[in-house]
Amino acid sequence: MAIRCCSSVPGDPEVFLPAELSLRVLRVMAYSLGLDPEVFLSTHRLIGTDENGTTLRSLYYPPVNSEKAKEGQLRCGEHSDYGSITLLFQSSEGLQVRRRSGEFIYAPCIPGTVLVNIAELVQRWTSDQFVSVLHRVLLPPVGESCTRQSLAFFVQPDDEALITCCDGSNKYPPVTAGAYLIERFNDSYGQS
Ligand SMILES: O=C(O)CCC(=O)C(=O)O
Ligand SMILES: [Fe+2]
Repeated sequence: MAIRCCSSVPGDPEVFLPAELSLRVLRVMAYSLGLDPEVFLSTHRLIGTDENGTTLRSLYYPPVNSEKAKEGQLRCGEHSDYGSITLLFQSSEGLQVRRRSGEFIYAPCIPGTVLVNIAELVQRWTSDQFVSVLHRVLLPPVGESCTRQSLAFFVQPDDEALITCCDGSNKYPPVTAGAYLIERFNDSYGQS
């Protein structure tokens, strides 16, 4: 999903800080499922404090000669994000997302827009009504050694928020957002 991001004119009422924008997106997502529009917001009250794991990450990919790259080399390997949603601000193409059919397609880089990725906790929360998207970043095409700069705003529910399937099912066992984040970091970085 791409959201138009307006020019950064100070005082422009259409300009949102990432935290505000993410709350608006979460509200629309709840609404689209016929849920109370505030259902996700009540668990994202502590963004910006140390009781919430939301982070902004700057990712700079240096120039690379794709002809000299190893077989299968990527800029960022296939994965899904852990939290609720990710707002991705990107400078150029390169991001691919996996469709439900399994095929990877390029996500267009539309100037002035923000790309929104669904992450794993929203998938658990909505019992798979929203599915977290597998994505990866490819090397530039041969002959274009361009750099890539992206800014990822990983939105995370408050650490103590208990994520239970909102349809009342037990498709995924309840887990707190903080515990889930630690579990997924440990899976990824191999610590016990
Ligand atoms: O650099 C990008 O565009 C995507 C990075 C990403 O998916 C991540 O850091 O989780
Ligand atoms: Fe990601």
